[in-house]
Amino acid sequence: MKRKDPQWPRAIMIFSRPGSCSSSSSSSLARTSADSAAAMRGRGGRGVFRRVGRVAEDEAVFERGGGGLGGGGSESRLGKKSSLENVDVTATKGNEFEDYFLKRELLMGIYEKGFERPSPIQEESIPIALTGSDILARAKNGTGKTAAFCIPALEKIDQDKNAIQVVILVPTRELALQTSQVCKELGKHLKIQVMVTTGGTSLKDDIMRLYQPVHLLVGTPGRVLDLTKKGVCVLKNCSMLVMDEADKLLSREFQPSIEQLLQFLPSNRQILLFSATFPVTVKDFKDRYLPRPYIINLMDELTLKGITQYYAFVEERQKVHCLNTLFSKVWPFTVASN
Ligand SMILES: Nc1ncnc2c1ncn2[C@@H]1O[C@H](COP(=O)(O)OP(=O)(O)OP(=O)(O)O)[C@@H](O)[C@H]1O
Repeated sequence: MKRKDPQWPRAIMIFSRPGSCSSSSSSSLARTSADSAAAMRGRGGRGVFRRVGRVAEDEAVFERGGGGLGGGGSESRLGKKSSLENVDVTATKGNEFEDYFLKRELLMGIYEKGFERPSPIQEESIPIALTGSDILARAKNGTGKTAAFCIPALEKIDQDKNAIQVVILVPTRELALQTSQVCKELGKHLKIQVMVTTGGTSLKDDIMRLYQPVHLLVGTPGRVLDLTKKGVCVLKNCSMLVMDEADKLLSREFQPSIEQLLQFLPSNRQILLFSATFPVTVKDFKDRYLPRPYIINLMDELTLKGITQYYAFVEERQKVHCLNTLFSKVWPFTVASN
């Protein structure tokens, strides 16, 4: 589904990799997955998309389809392709947040955040997560994954019970802060206590904080495990474990901590696994810990529709020259340089 529109491309990435340079940067320019950009802004929300997308090097087996809510990608559900080309966020089934019988306070938070209707990934995940099933979800970055797991997490927490009931694991401190912020905003009218804990910050402060009520813990695997092993973070009442950016969480760096952490959770815990890519490590983890997950796959390509990506492999020192050449030849576009 490549656009022929002469206005494209919209995004260019320049990678430098040892041993993969080419003598001519322009001739090494290649096209990656295609299509469109933009936003849920157009559908009423105040969504601002942060990332253009990622190039997966080790994309692996993902069994498409799955459970019964429509299974296929957004295009197949649309039947006819939207002329707006941003079906990643607009191709909904027409559900409303009210359809999920959420707490009134949670609905207020959702609407105050500017979300009018659930995005496709939210439509697929929220009702299933509310039933208690494990989920393995694949959707592009910027399509509303965060709210897709925060909303059911907030809904399921009993705020009168002083216990950690949900843990959201993420690979970085930045993402932990962003995610906890989303939880706090959506749960603004609830009395749910959200705590962030990540490596590189004071362990003592986190220990002190855990003496206060915490219902929802967002953190990086190593630190959460550390606190759990010390006995200050008690996970015996944690009935939901969310893993965002699961592809990164299941890298060699984090996987051992996650597997140890799972031992501290009750056996009937629910696992929600979200990722834009599904390398073999994710499949292995799924086979071992999520025997019969509900599978949601809303993507064939990594890039949001509307964005055309090109990439060029150049040596580090060629980057600026390459960028300069591209600036003078291609218009209009955005440049991301790694
Ligand atoms: N239902 C909705 N209606 C309008 N805007 C929304 C909705 N859901 C999410 N958004 C907004 O869309 C933007 C992207 O959402 P979000 O960051 O959750 O996507 P994501 O898939 O988690 O992306 P990433 O993986 O890059 O973090 C955010 O600004 C968010 O506030």
